[in-house]
Amino acid sequence: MVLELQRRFQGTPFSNRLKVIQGDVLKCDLPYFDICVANIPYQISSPLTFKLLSHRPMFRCAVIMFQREFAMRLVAQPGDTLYCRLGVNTQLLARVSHLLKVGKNNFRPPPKVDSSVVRIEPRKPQPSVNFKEWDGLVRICFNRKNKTLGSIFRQKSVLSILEKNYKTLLALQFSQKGSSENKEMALNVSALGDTGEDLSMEIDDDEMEVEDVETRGSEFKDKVLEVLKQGGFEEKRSSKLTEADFMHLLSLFNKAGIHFS
Ligand SMILES: C[S@@+](CC[C@H](N)C(=O)[O-])C[C@H]1O[C@@H](n2cnc3c(N)ncnc32)[C@H](O)[C@@H]1O
Repeated sequence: MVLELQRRFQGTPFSNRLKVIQGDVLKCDLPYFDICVANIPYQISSPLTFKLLSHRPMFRCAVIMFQREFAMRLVAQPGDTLYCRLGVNTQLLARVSHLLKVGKNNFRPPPKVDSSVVRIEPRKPQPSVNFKEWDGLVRICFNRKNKTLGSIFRQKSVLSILEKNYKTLLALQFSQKGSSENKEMALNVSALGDTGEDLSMEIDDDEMEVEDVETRGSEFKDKVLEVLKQGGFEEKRSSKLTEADFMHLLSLFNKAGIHFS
């Protein structure tokens, strides 16, 4: 591929404008770019997407071919079957649009999967949200995206993580008493690298019984459920929540001192 590119550009007016960087795109430092056009190996779709989105200065536009299902997840809207953590996180940072379908029969030999070309345009400015917090909430919500939030946040495992975070932060605040605590919430997009890794781990609610429901009453559980009630979220399901809903829910939790990272 590299040799072929060099051969094609050689002797043309563009030859001194071509610079080929040969290496693992996930490991190398990317230079400044404003446009990215790529036909990628599909197994690096998620880490590459978030590597591009964490690159600064932000690029203008990327046009990338993905496996069809990955592409449909990227662009899925609330209520769509493929609406998921990957789409919510990507759409938080970028406008994503499906450009065209590329059927497997366009290739020789035909691969097993169909493809789609997607346009990704980073939002400018980027949203002012702490990404670890955001992703922590979205990850919990989409682990059981068709369950109500009331039932998700009654799970022992979820409550135990949140209570641990809550106590750690309380202890930290106590030890830092007097120092001004209101730190800027920086967008930490690099934490997104693993966003796609558990795509296939979303649990099908209809097939799996949730066993770890916290049945005991506790002050902390009441606090969590009170936040859900306050925002009218208890009976809602992640599969239908918009970005604004997630933002609102996160701000209510944070106001109550409940954090996801
Ligand atoms: C789908 S092919 C596309 C080839 C060519 N760009 C084209 O459009 O015909 C993906 C290419 O990416 C290369 N590749 C695989 N993993 C890579 C990585 N981590 N970094 C850079 N290139 C990689 C593969 O060797 C393969 O040549």
